[in-house]
Amino acid sequence: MTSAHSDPAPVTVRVPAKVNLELLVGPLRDDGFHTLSTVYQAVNLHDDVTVAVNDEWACSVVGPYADVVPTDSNNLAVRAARLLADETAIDTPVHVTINKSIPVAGGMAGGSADAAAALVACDRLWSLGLTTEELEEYAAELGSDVPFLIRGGTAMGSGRGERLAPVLARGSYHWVFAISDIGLSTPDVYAECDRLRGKAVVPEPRPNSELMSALRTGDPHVLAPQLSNDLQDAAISLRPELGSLLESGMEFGALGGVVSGSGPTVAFLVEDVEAAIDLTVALTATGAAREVRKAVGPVHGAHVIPARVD
Ligand SMILES: C[C@@](CO)(OP(=O)(O)O)[C@H](O)COP(=O)(O)OP(=O)(O)OC[C@H]1O[C@@H](n2ccc(N)nc2=O)[C@H](O)[C@@H]1O
Ligand SMILES: Nc1ncnc2c1ncn2[C@@H]1O[C@H](COP(=O)(O)OP(=O)(O)O)[C@@H](O)[C@H]1O
Repeated sequence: MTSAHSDPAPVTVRVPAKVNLELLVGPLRDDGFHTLSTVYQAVNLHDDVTVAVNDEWACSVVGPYADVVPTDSNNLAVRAARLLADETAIDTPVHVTINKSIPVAGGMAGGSADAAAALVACDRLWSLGLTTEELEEYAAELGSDVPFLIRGGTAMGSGRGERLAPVLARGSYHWVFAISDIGLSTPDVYAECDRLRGKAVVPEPRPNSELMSALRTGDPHVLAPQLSNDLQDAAISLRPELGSLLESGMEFGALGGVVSGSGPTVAFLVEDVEAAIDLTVALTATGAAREVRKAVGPVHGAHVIPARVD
């Protein structure tokens, strides 16, 4: 990597993973997407994405998931940076480095998160001064989940998931994520959902007002029964072991459990940090998940962090 003296300093953006508290899947649209009504929550499992001026476009991935993430132009963060360069007539290639700790193909939107981070990072590196709304518009071109990873917090998604509205959520929620070895492909899970529905007429999804009320209480006991995911049956159909993993988590004291997005990660809501530690230990001992991780939500969306001094 070469860098002239006058190049701007590299920019690092921290970006969270997400869990869908509710994922209502409506009819299949003509463009191949399903109408959704979803409530996203950002949780503190993070990737860090650094962009640095470089002679050519490049990408490196480090961290425990590095082996299973593409570093070519299929990488969503690279696609995001290149899209922003094209749209704003920037001719300054960057090297994108992803420090990846969000599980890959786990239904936690890790690729979308990296795309969101790359947009925020390149906006700063290239001094574009774009508004959050402008960045979210570019984000929607990259994937349905990407705008939410810019915004963070707790928000409702409609359309194909890209149209965001704020949700009033009080308090902090403690989560335990049970992560499986081999990921599930998002299109495959939507297709399985369609297959299971057969010829049934699917109504337009409507947000559940009880979930909205529950989020205003800040009480995980009230929120837990409202967690729902229309893709859960499809994920369990493709991975039957997810059904027993959900049962185990509930037997070990979770207040609620749900497949995260298209899976196969299973998200358990627990009472507090002690309960999160207990459930993490119990689920780890079963060996039913490759990895079990605690997290808290909601947290901020993609944001610039100070440069590391190594
Ligand atoms: C299921 C969800 C729930 O939040 O998340 P993940 O589990 O992937 O993280 C999302 O809908 C995933 O969003 P994202 O990962 O951005 O998907 P996209 O790139 O937009 O779409 C990938 C593919 O998923 C299917 N898709 C996606 C969104 C949608 N509303 N309907 C769909 O049918 C389509 O087959 C599409 O070609
Ligand atoms: N930066 C990235 N991080 C993770 N996966 C990526 C990235 N760029 C492209 N991908 C591809 O996207 C697929 C879906 O990954 P991910 O976004 O982690 O899952 P999900 O859609 O289940 O939330 C991966 O299998 C991988 O091939």
